[in-house]
Amino acid sequence: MIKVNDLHKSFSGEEILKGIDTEFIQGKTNLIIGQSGAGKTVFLKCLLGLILPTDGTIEYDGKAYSTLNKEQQRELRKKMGMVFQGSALFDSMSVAENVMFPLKMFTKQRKEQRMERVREVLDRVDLLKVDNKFPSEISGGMQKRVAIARAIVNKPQYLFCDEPNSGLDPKTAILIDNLIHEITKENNITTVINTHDMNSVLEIGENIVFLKDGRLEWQGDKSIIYKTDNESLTSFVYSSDLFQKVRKAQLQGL
Ligand SMILES: Nc1ncnc2c1ncn2[C@@H]1O[C@H](COP(=O)(O)OP(=O)(O)OP(=O)(O)O)[C@@H](O)[C@H]1O
Repeated sequence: MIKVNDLHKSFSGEEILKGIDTEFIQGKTNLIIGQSGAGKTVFLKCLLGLILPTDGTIEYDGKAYSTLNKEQQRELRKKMGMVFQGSALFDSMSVAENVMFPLKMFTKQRKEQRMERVREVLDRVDLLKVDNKFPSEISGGMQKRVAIARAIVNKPQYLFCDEPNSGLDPKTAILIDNLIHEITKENNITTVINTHDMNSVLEIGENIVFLKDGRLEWQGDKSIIYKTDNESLTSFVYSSDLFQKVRKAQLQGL
């Protein structure tokens, strides 16, 4: 679990995050949603320890990042996996080499051990057959699956995904969502996903954090998001026709 207490972040005196209190639950897909500029990426970067908050604390299973020394921060980072927007694979490395990269960086495992773990995760994301291919030789959906395999190869306790669906067709996007959801359950990971995708909200929104202008405006799961009368949230989600239809059907008990 990740607990966020009164989190503030300013850049050059401009406050972007304005006192966020929330929790991201272990074993669930936690989604951060909100309009462009609401502060989602800044929030995700704070959670990853890539930028330091101006004020407030972030606790990872009871340990506040700000109280950790450099070595403990490094240890914590080893427990984090990240799926970057656009996958961010190394073009000059094969699929298997991409997935092996964190093992080389963070572990002292022998080559055979690393190879075995790489094969295990590639099998999990159904990509064993393309292990020798390069990113340019596989589809965008496959590239995302490689990015997920790379993010989980080190058995992370926390998994962060920045717009994992961007650039994918709706069907592939749902497959990727479901894969992240399944992996979260199988490994009891605290997963936090920054997304614009309303389909993701409907599919895997187990704990949804809605940010507006750097503040937490609403929090709940997909089953109650339909019924909310929070105006900011409904005007945000109503931009999707599909979501409008689903909400209407839900409210009518269909
Ligand atoms: N390093 C920085 N220095 C100054 N301002 C920043 C920095 N990073 C982000 N901001 C500002 O913080 C605000 C929130 O940005 P952020 O990228 O978190 O929004 P977002 O909700 O992720 O938007 P989007 O959905 O478009 O990615 C923006 O006004 C942005 O210009």
